[in-house]
Amino acid sequence: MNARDVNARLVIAIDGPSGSGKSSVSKEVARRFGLAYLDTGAMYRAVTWWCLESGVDLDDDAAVLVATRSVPLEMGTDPDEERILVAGQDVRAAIRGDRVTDHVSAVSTTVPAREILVRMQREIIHESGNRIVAEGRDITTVVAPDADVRILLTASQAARMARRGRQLGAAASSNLQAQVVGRDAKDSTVVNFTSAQDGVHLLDSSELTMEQTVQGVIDLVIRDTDTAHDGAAEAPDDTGAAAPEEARQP
Ligand SMILES: Nc1ncnc2c1ncn2[C@@H]1O[C@H](COP(=O)(O)OP(=O)(O)O)[C@@H](O)[C@H]1O
Ligand SMILES: Nc1ccn([C@H]2C[C@H](O)[C@@H](COP(=O)(O)OP(=O)(O)O)O2)c(=O)n1
Repeated sequence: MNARDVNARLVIAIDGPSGSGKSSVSKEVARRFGLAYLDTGAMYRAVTWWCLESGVDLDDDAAVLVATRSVPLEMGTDPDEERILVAGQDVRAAIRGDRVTDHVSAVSTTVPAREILVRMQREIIHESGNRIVAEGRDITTVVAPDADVRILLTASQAARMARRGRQLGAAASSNLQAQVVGRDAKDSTVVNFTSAQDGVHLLDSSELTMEQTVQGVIDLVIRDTDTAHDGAAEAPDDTGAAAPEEARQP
């Protein structure tokens, strides 16, 4: 298989902790390879928003499960146009607010609710024709362990906190540490996104710029998919991204 074959399946799974760069890097990688993009964290956030809106007690696992089963969620997969509707309502801004961020782990640690969302995510991957970058916490291990390329994207706690602070700017909560480190600690009780499983590449972005991180992912995709090793691997399009040195060798 070759990453540039527009008809071939190419499922890229990226996991990692909060602020490691999953969403921004995955979106850009999807654009460059012409793939769909799935933000699974947004699905956990959308269900949390739905529970809060409908007065579901987030401590009641059975009620969270019922809400997850019936959530009228529409997830877009265009990396250039985020589309997240719940009951027809655009929830893109609401699901990033403190209220949802502070409660989302209640949904993500409800194991039966995870099973519903994992099933929905597998369907979305299938519907993309298996041409997608999917990112979250359990994509490499549970949702798509058969992905063509699996990456655990990490960064030091200091780098992640600094990035999130810069990203949120004036909107950053005084609670930032709890929202990043505390939430990861809660989520880690149900999924492992801190150590790379067999066959999963570890990419540490602490000292990398965004572009270097995107290029690091592209290099891994080319390495894992260019089975011919015929030296034909190049950047996926003409965005200026360089092919890896080893791929240019004759
Ligand atoms: N390698 C990087 N270097 C510097 N900033 C980065 C890097 N990767 C991501 N960022 C920035 O950090 C912030 C958080 O990234 P995001 O993609 O939302 O992380 P995640 O989805 O893992 O929580 C964004 O503002 C993003 O532009
Ligand atoms: N596949 C996934 C994706 C996200 N989650 C959980 C973990 C997070 O606390 C929430 C929100 O995920 P999101 O990726 O939006 O989180 P960030 O704020 O970017 O760190 O969902 C999960 O348990 N499994």
